[in-house]
Amino acid sequence: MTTTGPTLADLERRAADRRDRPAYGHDALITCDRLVRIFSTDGVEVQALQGLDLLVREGELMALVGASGSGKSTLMNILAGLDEPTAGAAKVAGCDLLTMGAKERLRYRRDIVGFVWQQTARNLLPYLTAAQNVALPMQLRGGTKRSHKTRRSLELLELLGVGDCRDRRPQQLSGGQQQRVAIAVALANEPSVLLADEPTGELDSHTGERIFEAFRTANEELGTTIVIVTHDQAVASEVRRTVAIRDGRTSTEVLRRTEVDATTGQESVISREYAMLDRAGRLQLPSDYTETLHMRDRVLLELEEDHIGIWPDNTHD
Ligand SMILES: Nc1ncnc2c1ncn2[C@@H]1O[C@H](COP(=O)(O)OP(=O)(O)OP(=O)(O)O)[C@@H](O)[C@H]1O
Repeated sequence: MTTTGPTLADLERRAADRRDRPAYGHDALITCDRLVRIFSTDGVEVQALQGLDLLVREGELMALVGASGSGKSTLMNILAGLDEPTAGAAKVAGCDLLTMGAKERLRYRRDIVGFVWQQTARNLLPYLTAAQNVALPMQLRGGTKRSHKTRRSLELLELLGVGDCRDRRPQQLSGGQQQRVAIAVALANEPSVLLADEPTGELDSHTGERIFEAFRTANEELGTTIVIVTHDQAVASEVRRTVAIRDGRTSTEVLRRTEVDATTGQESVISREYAMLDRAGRLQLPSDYTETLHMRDRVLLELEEDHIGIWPDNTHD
């Protein structure tokens, strides 16, 4: 049997298609492209991020999940401008996180990103009231009238359901109230992106739900793009998109959408799991899938008309 390869015209067309294709992440607010972070301690290297790809669109509210040590905090620290990647590319709202100088980095941390930490006490200054804590980032930026700062602080506290806590210091607030004030602080300078690392980690599940509602309010009312790292299954299943990180790379992604039954009118949430195919064609299969089918080392592949079949390798030669 003779097979004919692609003609010169085919090759030229493919090359032109590749050239005309928009650049990776051209329409995303956050773009991580093959991001690498290597830590060296006492001559031992740890690859915390091993070529991580992630795109987040403007206006998204999404969650990042993953086992301990998978690289979530490393990624958040890079996106927050607190740490620098070893290689790859990372851009947030047009700012290049690899090439930023010290001055730009300061401006980035003050104006472009807001951050909420897990430790409630780390988010607020203990000797300032809730309203003063929220006004502080605006004071540090400067250029805003005192009356505007006061008004915005109170509006944010009201929006997040803690308007009545305005004159209290952090130790006079519950953990949940402190986190909602912390969200207001992070939103004070109208950041493009709000990053939160385990914001409900120190709270009980009911309080955690209310904190999540506060993030949702910020996302819907102010249009802020929000990325939340969480172990909390309830939070992870409340967002439309949950991205899993495994061994320093994004592995799978769950997308949820609401469907309305045409006859009964009943709403239900449909979730589907996706795997990430990187630009080299690499695909990471979920370990529970591969373990169930005893897949290891080598798998059998077949290209079908509309899908690719993957089977365990049963040849034993
Ligand atoms: N400053 C550092 N120096 C050396 N190694 C580090 C440093 N920070 C993180 N690591 C290592 O990088 C890997 C990823 O850590 P990271 O904190 O990002 O994981 P994580 O997914 O946030 O975990 P957790 O859920 O436990 O917070 C781990 O092996 C960790 O030990």
